[in-house]
Amino acid sequence: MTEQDSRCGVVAIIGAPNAGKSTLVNQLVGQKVAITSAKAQTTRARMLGIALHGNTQMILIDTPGIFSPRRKLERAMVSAAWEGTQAADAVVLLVDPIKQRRHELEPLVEALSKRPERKILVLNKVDKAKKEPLLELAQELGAKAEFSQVFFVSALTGDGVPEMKDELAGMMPEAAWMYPEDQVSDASERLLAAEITREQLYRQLHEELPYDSAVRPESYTQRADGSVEIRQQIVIGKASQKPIVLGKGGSRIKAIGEAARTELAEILGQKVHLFLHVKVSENWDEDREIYEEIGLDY
Ligand SMILES: Nc1nc2c(ncn2[C@@H]2O[C@H](COP(=O)(O)OP(=O)(O)OP(=O)(O)O)[C@@H](O)[C@H]2O)c(=O)[nH]1
Repeated sequence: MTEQDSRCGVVAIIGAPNAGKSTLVNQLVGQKVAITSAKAQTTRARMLGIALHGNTQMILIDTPGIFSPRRKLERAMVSAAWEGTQAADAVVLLVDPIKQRRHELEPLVEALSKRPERKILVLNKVDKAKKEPLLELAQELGAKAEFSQVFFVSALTGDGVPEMKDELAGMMPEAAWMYPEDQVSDASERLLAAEITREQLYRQLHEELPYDSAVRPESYTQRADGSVEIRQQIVIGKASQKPIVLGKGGSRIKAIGEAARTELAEILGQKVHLFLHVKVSENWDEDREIYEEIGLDY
């Protein structure tokens, strides 16, 4: 496609943890690229999805949560999130109208109102939200920052998403595509693989899993027989947490690895050999190397 008849640009999606950013990115791309989980703050790395719409390519930046940073890890997430909006051709402010506390939203909308990028306001989870408070919230936020459009969507069911995608595509500048058509995600496969294991950790350990855990990609090797060998390290903060992750006779980690392997094989379309091991590393969230591996600036 030539530059004359194609469009290409960057869309930054910002919003509170659990607003539904990952779910929305998956809808826009049409394939699972970002990990959804009911637990807040799961998107640590900045995952990139690529959505296509006619002759338009949209590079989606799925930014980590940018609310009330307390620890170093959270502060790094905030700066990554704002950095993400700098090169954007459009900014989507995604709001969960049911759970979002308004006083937390105000500083963000204020910061946004000072930014030059074109913005759209997207109120998510309309499948669950009541209509009246929804309209009220849209009006209230619209008065605080200039949004070129407001959309009411359900990222879960896809309701309202095509209209929103249409509008976003129109906001992209005329330019040649940055990525080949078949490349739906720029997130490296090894990072995606680590995210999938981390999602299984959350799913299978629920409340037992401490927040200060991470999955580090160690190696990703294509084997001659067409399969892929993936090695990952599960990093935890305290030795006392190790038996929780391992389970009785190693049963828990085996189940986590099995579920992650099955999902990965499906996404990658090839046979996967997944090797997990647990490493105890106190204060890992102050460790520069781990930040770089999971895609954040230290
Ligand atoms: N009912 C309903 N639930 C939704 C909708 N969109 C997302 N969710 C749910 O909200 C939760 C959070 O969604 P995510 O997509 O993981 O949210 P996120 O904003 O990426 O969260 P972080 O990774 O913490 O930044 C998940 O349980 C989703 O299934 C929606 O439109 N309707």
